[in-house]
Amino acid sequence: MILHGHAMAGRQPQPWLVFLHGFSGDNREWQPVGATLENFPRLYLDLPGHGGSAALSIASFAEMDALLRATLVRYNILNYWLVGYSLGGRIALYHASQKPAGLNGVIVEGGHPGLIDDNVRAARLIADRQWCERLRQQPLAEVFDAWYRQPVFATLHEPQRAALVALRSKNNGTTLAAMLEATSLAQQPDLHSALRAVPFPIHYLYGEHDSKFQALATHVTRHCHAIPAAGHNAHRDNPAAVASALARILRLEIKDTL
Ligand SMILES: C=C(O[C@H]1C=C[C@H](C(=O)CCC(=O)O)[C@@H](C(=O)O)[C@@H]1O)C(=O)O
Repeated sequence: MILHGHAMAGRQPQPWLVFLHGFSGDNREWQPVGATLENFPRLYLDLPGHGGSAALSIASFAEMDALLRATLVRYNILNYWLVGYSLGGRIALYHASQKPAGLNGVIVEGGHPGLIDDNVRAARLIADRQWCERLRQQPLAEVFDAWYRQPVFATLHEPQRAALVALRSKNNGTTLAAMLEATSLAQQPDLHSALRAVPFPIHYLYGEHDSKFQALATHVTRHCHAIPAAGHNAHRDNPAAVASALARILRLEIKDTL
């Protein structure tokens, strides 16, 4: 069993770029940005419960990581960078904390390194389980209209919010709920200390209007990059700026990259 993905060959012998979307997204999410990095082989994955992996489910971060590793093996990906947005960023950070062979680096956009306070974790578990119940019981258009009115999405204008609600409503509420249950921030280990010990670079992108994740960025790494004119979903709000940030980071970190 492996994750569904969309692979694109690179023009040069470079490390693979493996892209992980956020909650309720799919493998298409990163493709406009990834297409600007055509020198690199790219793999755009669908997370469990999403897109072409909708029928797949996992019960923990450890199971998610095992499934990601099995997928990399199946694609014969031996040297790679992970690029993850939000939930995908959290999964990338968990993978990085395991210090897997072959991981050259991680680029996270708006990913949380984990909760420290037990009371905050308990409250988050209650809140995410309420979202799970709504995803299972209510029309997705209603759920995502509420989802994109959360503070972290406050920068969205109505047309942007409406477009996201329409896009995200083309999901399966039951399988989304199972993934949120398993990979809720409340279920994620606190990765702060593990991430300080990794031998490879971690870069952190955040939308300049995403104050919550701007504040978290320096908890993850000193390599932090503000994306102008963007909120939480920076690659959707300003794909050109995210594409140039990725190109800049990869040029900096990978010698002889044109
Ligand atoms: C509301 C918060 O957390 C959720 C928001 C972002 C994450 C995500 O992947 C959303 C993708 C999107 O809708 O564009 C999601 C996650 O990491 O699972 C969080 O549950 C918050 O304030 O932290």
